[in-house]
Amino acid sequence: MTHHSPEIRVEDLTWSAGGHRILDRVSCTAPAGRVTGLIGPNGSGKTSLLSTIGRLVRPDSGRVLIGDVPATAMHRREFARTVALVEQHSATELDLTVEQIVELGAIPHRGGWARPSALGTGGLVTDCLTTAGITELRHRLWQSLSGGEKQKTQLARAFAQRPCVLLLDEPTNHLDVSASLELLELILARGLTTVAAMHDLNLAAMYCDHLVVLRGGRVVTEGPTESVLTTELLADVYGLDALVQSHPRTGRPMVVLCGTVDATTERSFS
Ligand SMILES: Nc1ncnc2c1ncn2[C@@H]1O[C@H](COP(=O)(O)OP(=O)(O)OP(=O)(O)O)[C@@H](O)[C@H]1O
Repeated sequence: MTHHSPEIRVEDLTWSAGGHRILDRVSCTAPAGRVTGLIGPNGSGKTSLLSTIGRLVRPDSGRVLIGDVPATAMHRREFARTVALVEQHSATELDLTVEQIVELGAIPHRGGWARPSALGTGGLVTDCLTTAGITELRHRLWQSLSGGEKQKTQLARAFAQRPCVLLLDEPTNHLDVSASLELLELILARGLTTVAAMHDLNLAAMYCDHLVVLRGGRVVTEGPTESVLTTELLADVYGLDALVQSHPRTGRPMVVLCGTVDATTERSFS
């Protein structure tokens, strides 16, 4: 695997679970070194798609290419050196400190699957803690962290994997507004091929170059953010009455919510 950040291509991916087809012939791309936002309503398949790309689940058919290499052809350790996944509910029952959790991320780069305590606390861990802005949490126990602190710890662990590809499931879920912006700026600055499931459409508009829109396990559309994010799409996929305008300072798309399509229609008749 090359060390630059490769393009990801998902080809005709189908995955079923519990007797349901969760992903239905999904094909999409995530451009190299760019941030791709995965958007769509609750239950549309965002987490399932990230889990399939991240090899947490095995698809029924179809494939994922990391660069030119099928993900399934990569050895487990090589895959872990290439792709880091931060799940929405990343949790550990273990009584580990923040520092030990971040050290876990470095395991794929060590000679063996050593215990965290045997890995030492090299510069890499310090760098990752600093980058994620959590050096002061270094010795805190995971169980004692707030939701946002846990999120940043998991991101620091992902950085310690030194991946070329970052898969993030709602990375700003527990973060306040400025922490959300800081985290996304941090991710953007890494220049990694990133795929992030996102609920906040304005954060997606601000930080994603490319959007993939899912509904009912299928891709509705994909493309550059400014082409994909339209009033029509938001009405169709989310049932939203919204304006999509050009941000007066950045020129990027900006979503101004007016309500749901149903509520607006009702109001106009009353
Ligand atoms: N292991 C499973 N067994 C059965 N159904 C599943 C399984 N995993 C996911 N699903 C179903 O697949 C659909 C897609 O779920 P997924 O979590 O991928 O959606 P999502 O877009 O990430 O949702 P959200 O925005 O609510 O996080 C949902 O209806 C969910 O209930």
